[in-house]
Amino acid sequence: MTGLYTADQVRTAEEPVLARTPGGALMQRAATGLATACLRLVGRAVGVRVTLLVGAGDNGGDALWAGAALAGRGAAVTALLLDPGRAHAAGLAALRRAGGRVVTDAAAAGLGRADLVLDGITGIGGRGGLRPAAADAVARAVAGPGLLVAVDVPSGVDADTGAVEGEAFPAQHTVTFGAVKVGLVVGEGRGHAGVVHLVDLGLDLPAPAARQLTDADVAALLPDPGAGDDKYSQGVVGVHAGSATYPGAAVLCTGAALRTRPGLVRYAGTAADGVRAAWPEAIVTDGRPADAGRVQAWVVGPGGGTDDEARSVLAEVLATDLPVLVDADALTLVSREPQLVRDRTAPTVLTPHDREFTRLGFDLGADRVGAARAAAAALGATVLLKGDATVVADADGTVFVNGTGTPWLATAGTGDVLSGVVGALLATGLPAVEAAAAGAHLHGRAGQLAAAAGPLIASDVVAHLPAAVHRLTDRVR
Ligand SMILES: NC(=O)C1=CN([C@@H]2O[C@H](COP(=O)(O)OP(=O)(O)OC[C@H]3O[C@@H](n4cnc5c(N)ncnc54)[C@H](O)[C@@H]3O)[C@@H](O)[C@H]2O)[C@@H](O)CC1
Ligand SMILES: [K+]
Repeated sequence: MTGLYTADQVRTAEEPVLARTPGGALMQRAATGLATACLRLVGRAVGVRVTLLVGAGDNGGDALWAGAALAGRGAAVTALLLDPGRAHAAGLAALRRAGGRVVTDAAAAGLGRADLVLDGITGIGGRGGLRPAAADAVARAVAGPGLLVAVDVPSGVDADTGAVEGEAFPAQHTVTFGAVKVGLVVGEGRGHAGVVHLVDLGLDLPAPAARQLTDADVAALLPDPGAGDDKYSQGVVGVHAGSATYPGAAVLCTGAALRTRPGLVRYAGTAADGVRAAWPEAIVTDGRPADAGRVQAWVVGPGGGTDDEARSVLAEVLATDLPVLVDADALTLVSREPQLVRDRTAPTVLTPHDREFTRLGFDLGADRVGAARAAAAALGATVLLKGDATVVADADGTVFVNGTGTPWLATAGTGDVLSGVVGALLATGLPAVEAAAAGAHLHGRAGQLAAAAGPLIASDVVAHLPAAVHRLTDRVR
């Protein structure tokens, strides 16, 4: 599990270390870690051309000290001071001592031929997007050949939310200090941070603001069936989705549930013929959910319509004391009658995309973690807000940010697949927030495996779920 932290949490955790260590010691740890990471990334120091983009605060200090270390090992280092009067004095002196060049004109900073560019414009103290001089330097860096490495946080990215107002540094790698900041893995920040490397500063950190599951975490939540298990004991999931005219959502959702946890899937609805033809393993009825037989969790909504019949099915399922995943058309119905969810005591997972989220009546600004958390608290439910980095928030404030996936997953039907995956995990008895977060992780991994063969369609994601489970658990089933 990776803990994700806010800038304030990191600053608070730094205070006792700053108080008990000599001045500058923490920055030395940060800069040494940064220089080491850069050496690993470029492979050598001698003759490597490095440009430092240096802002007015300690983030620039980190870049200057790391630049001094690289210069000391034979790199040709140029520092571009964006706010010359306020550059970190000790770092600047160290760079000069090590033989680095210092310039104030972006055209003279060697960005057109740099091997490595370090972005030390702003870190956790940055506010708003890049200012014009910084934006000009960053544009030159992007146009040049150098590897783009952000120091602590890509400048212009809000460390807490991932929001980008205007422009930000599009890093290929981010070397971050003390703790991974929330803004590096969510929203626009995720795309700007590239690969995140953590330099341990030995901070005593509090409970994280949010979390990210690893493959090992998800494997631990998906135990192999034991010798005593039968088709019922692995969790039976019920699916109500699709329609006679549009059976696709039902087929994808049922297939995903089967491929995630192939104990037993019961389907109820008017797409029965289509589901029967695609998945002979499912137990199918064209009746109502109550006709389906016993299940441990329900998935309701994908392709199910929003008419009176769909509303009555949703109300029937939500009136049970079972975990329920509410998706797609059923979210539209909930937006009309949120008390259907609010009145429940059993777990409910809602899986909106952005438009469905706002339709539910919640503001969706650039702070996706905050928005999902607020919606979960208001509804007393688990909210899985889909996106490039899917956010899962529980009513108690627990948040997971998903780290897997591929842009290729932005295609029709993958949401139906996700619902089936999470539904299957809910039926195993996992707490709703864990089922949702693990399901998002697994769905993302299946998407990555499918995309390795080229552009994917939703059925490919279903087909790759067993391999994704196998990869996570590294065991043959
Ligand atoms: N506190 C510490 O002891 C440590 C801090 N470290 C580094 O220090 C950073 C935080 O340093 P600071 O608090 O000095 O803040 P930053 O260096 O992140 O930025 C603050 C400075 O940038 C200016 N600024 C804010 N927004 C700007 C924008 N959009 N464009 C241009 N300039 C802008 C501010 O006026 C201020 O002078 C961390 O991100 C990390 O890199 C590390 O060295 C580890 C130790
Ligand atoms: K930075």
